[in-house]
This record gives sequence, C-alpha cells and structure tokens, in this order.
Amino acid sequence: MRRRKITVIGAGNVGAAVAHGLLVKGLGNVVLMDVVEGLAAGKALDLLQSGPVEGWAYDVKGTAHYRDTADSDVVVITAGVARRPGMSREDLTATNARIVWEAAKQAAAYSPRAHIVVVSNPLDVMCYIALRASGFPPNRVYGQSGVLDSSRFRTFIAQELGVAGEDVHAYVLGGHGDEMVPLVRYAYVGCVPVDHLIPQTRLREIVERTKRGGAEIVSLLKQGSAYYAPAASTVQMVQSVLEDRKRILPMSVYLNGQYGLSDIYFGVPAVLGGDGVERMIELNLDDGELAALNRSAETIRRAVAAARDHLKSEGVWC
Ligand SMILES: NC(=O)c1ccc[n+]([C@@H]2O[C@H](COP(=O)([O-])OP(=O)(O)OC[C@H]3O[C@@H](n4cnc5c(N)ncnc54)[C@H](O)[C@@H]3O)[C@@H](O)[C@H]2O)c1
Ligand SMILES: O=C(O)C[C@H](O)C(=O)O
Repeated sequence: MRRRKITVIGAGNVGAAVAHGLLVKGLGNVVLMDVVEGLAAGKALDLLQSGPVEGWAYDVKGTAHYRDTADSDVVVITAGVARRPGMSREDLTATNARIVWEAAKQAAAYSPRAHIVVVSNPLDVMCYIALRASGFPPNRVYGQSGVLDSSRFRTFIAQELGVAGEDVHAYVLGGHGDEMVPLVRYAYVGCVPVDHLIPQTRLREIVERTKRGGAEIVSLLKQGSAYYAPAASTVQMVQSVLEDRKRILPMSVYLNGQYGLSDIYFGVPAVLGGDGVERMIELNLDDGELAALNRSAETIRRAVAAARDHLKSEGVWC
C-alpha cells in the first residue's frame, strides 16, 4: 500500500516541529525542504533517528530541491521569516510574499493533486498568494490560524477556571492579526456559557491577551516566534484531511459571500476533510461582532493589495 506523503517547506522552528508532530501521529512519510543547503537534510536525519525510540517507521527525507517533493498528498508551507519584537505580522509581507509565491508554484507543479496548508505570515495574505500561485481550487488551499488562536483563548479561559483546556470550546475568527475576533458569546466551558463563569472585565482582559498571543511570545523569545502550538495546530489540520475526519476547525479559508465577504482569505469555522474545505459554518453574529470582523477584513485587504503591488513590481503576480 502506498504511504501518504507530506511535504513541509521551510525546515525552521515551525517546519521541524510540524514534521515531528506528523511522524509521532503516524500520518505518513515526510519530506522536509529548505533553501538552506543541509538544514533540511540534517533535521530529517535527526528526526529519522528518533523513529526507533518513538516506535514509528516512516521515511523522512531532507532536501533543497522541489523534485523530491513530487506527488505529495499535502504540502505545508512554513517558509519565510518570522517577526521580531516590535514588528507586526504585516511587516513580513514583502519578504514572505515572494517566498510563498515561489513555494506554492513549485509545490503545485510537482504535486498537482496536493492540499496546501499555509502557515507563513501574514497568514491570510499568504493564503491568497498561495491560491494564485498554485492555480489550485480554494478547497485545497487554506491556512492555519484559528486553531492556534482559539487554543490560546481556550488555554487562558481554562487557566482562569482551573479546568482542562480540552473542555473549553471557543472560537477566534477573522484574520490572524491584531484585529482577530475571539467570540465570547460562543465560548463554553463544558456546556456552560463562559460569561456565566467569568466576569466581563476579566473576560475582556482574556480577549485582549488572546489577540496579543503571538506578540507575547515574540517579546519573550526576543528572536523568532512561537512554534510548538502553531505546529500542533497545523498537524491537527493535516490529520483531519488525511484521515477524512471532517473536524470543524477555525481556519483561514477563501470566502465567496460567506459572512458578507468575498475574494478574501479569512478565519471562519469550516469542515475539513479528505476534500479539503468541505463546508463553512456561518455563525449568527450580532452587529458588534460583524463590525469587528469587517475591521479585520479591511486590514487583510490592505495587506493583500500591498503584496500584489510588491509582486507586480518584481514581475511576478498572482
Ligand atoms: N500561521 C501561524 O499561526 C504561524 C505561527 C508561527 C509562525 N508562523 C510563521 O511561519 C513562518 C516560519 O516561522 P519559523 O518560526 O519556522 O521561522 P524560521 O526562521 O525558524 O524558519 C523559516 C525557514 O524558512 C526557510 N526559507 C526561507 N526562504 C525559503 C524558501 N524560499 N524556500 C524554502 N525555505 C525557505 C528558512 O531557511 C528557514 O529555515 C514565519 O513567517 C512565521 O511568522 C505562522
Ligand atoms: O506571532 C507571530 O508572529 C507568529 C504566529 O503568527 C503566532 O501567532 O504565534
């Protein structure tokens, strides 16, 4: 039986942690690809040597050449630069636009039936670039954002109440940026609405901390950004696709009228299965929540326009 093949482009902090997570969960053979000669090969060999200890026997290959990624079932794009303290994710647009364009184009050429899971920032902008560069249908190009942001929200609620995070159900929608929208009205602990358990003033602080979740880690690390939780979130998405689990996950998907938005990648809950984005879930939102989502969408539209101008000025476009 043919084993599934997953390519991870970018063998840095997130890419290597994603590769490890995929292997530990037994999702298939892994190809780690990076432009830095030897980096992916070294990390792949290291990962391979953890197999006998951890009890898996998958193939792990490191490479600097796209030809080795051929016929992948899923391609995860983590290539690009990470932000430093004081930077926003949008500050990465010019550098990462070119990198993600090239990665998606090459990956699509070698693996025309693959799914592309984008991780590089600014996430929703890079999803749009990957869609245009790959020429794939939108159901096979989507981004990791909401699983991570929601997991941060769930973690802070769980800490506050001294309960297990997995029993906190909560979504963060919108763009993966400073304007993301943690939805308090749809947050439950077990089956109890969170605002029955935590006072409003404290909930507001938790919402603000969630929105700054990535920046909090960037300021602690001093160089680079989070990678364990981002990798775990990405692996959960890949698992849902490869095992056709049809998990309902908040993620960046291409909207075509949903939530009143079109031609934009945006974080909403979607059913993720073997066909990729199989369905989007439209929540009933109030005026305040919709206004917050629209503010978030505007930020993304501006950044996409900047990325498009930048790529056009380099003779490349989506
Ligand atoms: N979506 C999310 O939730 C999320 C979470 C964490 C990080 N990120 C983003 O993911 C990206 C990677 O983060 P990281 O911490 O792994 O950074 P990192 O610097 O540790 O790794 C990035 C890797 O990309 C490689 N790379 C650069 N250009 C490349 C190219 N053209 N082809 C192949 N590889 C290339 C680099 O050599 C490096 O090894 C950043 O843009 C970061 O902002 C997103
Ligand atoms: O904050 C970052 O720049 C990385 C990532 O988007 C995160 O949320 O951890």
